[in-house]
Amino acid sequence: MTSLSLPAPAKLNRLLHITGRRADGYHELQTLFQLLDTGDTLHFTPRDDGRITLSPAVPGVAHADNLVVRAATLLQQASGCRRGADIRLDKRLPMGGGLGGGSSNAATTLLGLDRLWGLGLDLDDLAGLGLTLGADVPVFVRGRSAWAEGIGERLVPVSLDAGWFVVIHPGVAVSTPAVFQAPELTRDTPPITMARALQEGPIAWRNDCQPTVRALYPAVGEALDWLSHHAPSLLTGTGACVFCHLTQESEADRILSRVGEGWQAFKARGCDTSPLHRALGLL
Ligand SMILES: C[C@@](CO)(OP(=O)(O)O)[C@H](O)COP(=O)(O)OP(=O)(O)OC[C@H]1O[C@@H](n2ccc(N)nc2=O)[C@H](O)[C@@H]1O
Ligand SMILES: Nc1ncnc2c1ncn2[C@@H]1O[C@H](COP(=O)(O)OP(=O)(O)O)[C@@H](O)[C@H]1O
Repeated sequence: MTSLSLPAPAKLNRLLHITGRRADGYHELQTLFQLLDTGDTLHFTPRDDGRITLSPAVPGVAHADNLVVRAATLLQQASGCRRGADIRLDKRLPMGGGLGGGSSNAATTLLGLDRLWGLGLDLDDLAGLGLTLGADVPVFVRGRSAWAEGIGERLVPVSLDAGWFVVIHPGVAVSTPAVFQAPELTRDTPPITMARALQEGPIAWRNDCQPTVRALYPAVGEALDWLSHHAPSLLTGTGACVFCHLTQESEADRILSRVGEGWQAFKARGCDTSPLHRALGLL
């Protein structure tokens, strides 16, 4: 195989409950991951000398820290593969936005290089490797919108009402560790069943991080207030992005046309299966 171009889609957390805290400080979650048809694109070309190159560099992220490079190196180590790759990253997703861009880049790298190098690892192996890179990587490796528990690694595929989403980035960077360290964060939401969450539907869905992020980052609250005038809106992950769900693309276009300057906004379609897995013929 000479080269491969693959999507790295975004996700939204349509519900996020924090049900507890583990001994290692990580928080136990219940969340509904919604995959989107929009995201970054990665291009992989094999090398025989074992080197991993990445261009362009992601501003503010050192080469060795980039989740693309970490995923590629991890796959080399786990498989004993001596091949390398030149990787190009077309970045469209805002960083630290709660859209899982870095995690999705890592998952696309694991699946893309597994294919390019002819390793034949299965999704269980790759999801296990992915979890060591970040809590959000396994859902992108599995490639299905999903109900998730644990720190995001126990996944059950779900079919969500796809439709359209308007996503707004209010222009501030939210620190995930800072949100999880905030003393006032709700950490004791009683666990619910997946069946109950799905039965209650979007009207009941909320994000336990939202009050804390609103308090720490007023710009996020402003975006939520503005978008909520158009449709029920929520924070995704620990932010900074906020979103609303719409059935018609024309409604999304109408809202987008009113977004003021200073906010980055886009529309995307929800999907139950990842564009990555469709491109690889896996689902
Ligand atoms: C909470 C979510 C929901 O999707 O938020 P977003 O990052 O997408 O906004 C994710 O699970 C985040 O996953 P990810 O961004 O991969 O987090 P990691 O790099 O694993 O963790 C960053 C830091 O956040 C804290 N952390 C993260 C996840 C978790 N369940 N409990 C935590 O306490 C830990 O302090 C950890 O060191
Ligand atoms: N390839 C990458 N793309 C984006 N962020 C990356 C990447 N590699 C490492 N990172 C780091 O991961 C952090 C989280 O990024 P990202 O996954 O996009 O957001 P979030 O976790 O909020 O959904 C970034 O702030 C950045 O420091």
